[in-house]
Amino acid sequence: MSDSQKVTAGEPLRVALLGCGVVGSSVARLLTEHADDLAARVGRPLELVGIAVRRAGRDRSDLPVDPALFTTDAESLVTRADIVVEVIGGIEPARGLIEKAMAHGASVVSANKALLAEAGPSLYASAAEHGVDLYYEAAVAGAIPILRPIRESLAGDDVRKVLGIVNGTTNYVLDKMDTTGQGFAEAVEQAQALGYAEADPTADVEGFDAAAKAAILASLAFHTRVSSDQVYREGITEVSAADVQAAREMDCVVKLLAICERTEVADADGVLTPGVSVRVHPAMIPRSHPLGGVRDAFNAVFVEADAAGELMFYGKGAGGDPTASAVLGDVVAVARHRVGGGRGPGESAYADLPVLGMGQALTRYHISLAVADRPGVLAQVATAFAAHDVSIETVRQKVVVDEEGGETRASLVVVTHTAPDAALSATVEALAALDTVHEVTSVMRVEGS
Ligand SMILES: NC(=O)c1ccc[n+]([C@@H]2O[C@H](COP(=O)([O-])OP(=O)(O)OC[C@H]3O[C@@H](n4cnc5c(N)ncnc54)[C@H](O)[C@@H]3O)[C@@H](O)[C@H]2O)c1
Ligand SMILES: N[C@@H](CCO)C(=O)O
Ligand code: NA
Repeated sequence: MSDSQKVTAGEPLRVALLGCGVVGSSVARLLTEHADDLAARVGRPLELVGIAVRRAGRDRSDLPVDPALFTTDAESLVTRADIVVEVIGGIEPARGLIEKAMAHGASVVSANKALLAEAGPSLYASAAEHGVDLYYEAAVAGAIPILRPIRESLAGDDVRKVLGIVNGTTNYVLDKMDTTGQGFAEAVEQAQALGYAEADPTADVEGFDAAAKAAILASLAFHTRVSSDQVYREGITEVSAADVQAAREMDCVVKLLAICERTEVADADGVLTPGVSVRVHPAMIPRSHPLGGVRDAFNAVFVEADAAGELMFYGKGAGGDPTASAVLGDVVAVARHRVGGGRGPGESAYADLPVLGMGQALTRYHISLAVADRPGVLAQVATAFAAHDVSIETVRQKVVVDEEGGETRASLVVVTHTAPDAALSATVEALAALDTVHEVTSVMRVEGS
């Protein structure tokens, strides 16, 4: 432990807050309002020594903090704290400030998924080098305790799979599409009007936010390193009312899922190599699945572990106070480590597993086709699946839907068994090219059954 980390008995622990937006202002208020309880839990008072803001002079009189604490000089603030809370967001200057704080002996609490998913390993290495903690429970699924359970409570078990609804905005949009029959654009407009979706909802609807969270979850769950650029990502912009209707007919819902899976891939000689599949995409899941009932903007993470079996974590993934709850939990944890001496449990990456490409992920597809209703069509469709070594689980031919140019059309719904995603997508291409397939009306991966 360096000199700067030694805390004299009875002295308050100095807390610096970087950023005073949605999360930062809740952290400042709760730290102040709950100061006595927090001191009792830590064994030492927590003293807010400064709040770094971008613009000085803004009216922040609603916050119960001394106005003299606000500063635009974050660089110097981080050098005079025992604990630095980073809730600025983005890569820079957050990264540089965290590095500087740790170099000066401060432990860091961050809610910044984008930064941790991009630069986690170098930050964890710095934390270890300087003998400090870097905790970030708020970065994934906001208030829901999920990173600590994976990192600590499940450290004796083997996590096989993590399935998460980790973006509230997209869950809200998909839920509205399900309950009202609205299309994507209409549901997003409503989410924006209600303040769930940002004016520019790209990070949410294109799955970037969920991909960052998936990278963090996979790294902790499988003791390996996964960065956001290794996560396969599809957002929800292409999810149509027809897809949602197709899911309804299967008693399923469409959810944007972050899927982290330990898997094995065979090489040309059939030798199996362990790896991880980490992906974000819309998928159908049964309404009866624990994730199927996650409504509105709620988040949930479903974990499958060898010994524990199935676990479900549910709650609010966003919002000032819920996110501040997770931040303050981390503040108390790192403060306790300070008081007790030493650092808390951190990440391990010993498993060093390769991240598999999406084509190697084992998935199942639900495919709806509008086909000509005449002899041999079903056989043609079945042949396209067989040619790609994809096994069909169920086929449903539904009522005749249309008549055009004297030809009757039928709607065919095929659900496959598990196959490599590359084989499934090639099958869809082959189906689309058949003369007898008028339209591929919906293609959706299936999870959770
Ligand atoms: N809002 C949520 O519900 C939520 C949930 C989980 C995690 N997070 C994460 O928490 C972090 C903060 O999110 P937020 O919603 O509070 O964002 P926000 O935009 O409301 O707040 C960020 C604040 O940081 C300030 N800032 C920017 N650069 C600064 C600098 N150089 N020095 C000092 N202040 C600076 C901005 O002016 C702004 O007030 C992000 O990493 C975000 O991903 C947010
Ligand atoms: N934009 C995120 C906020 C929390 O990361 C969401 O919609 O869930
Ligand atoms: Na969390």
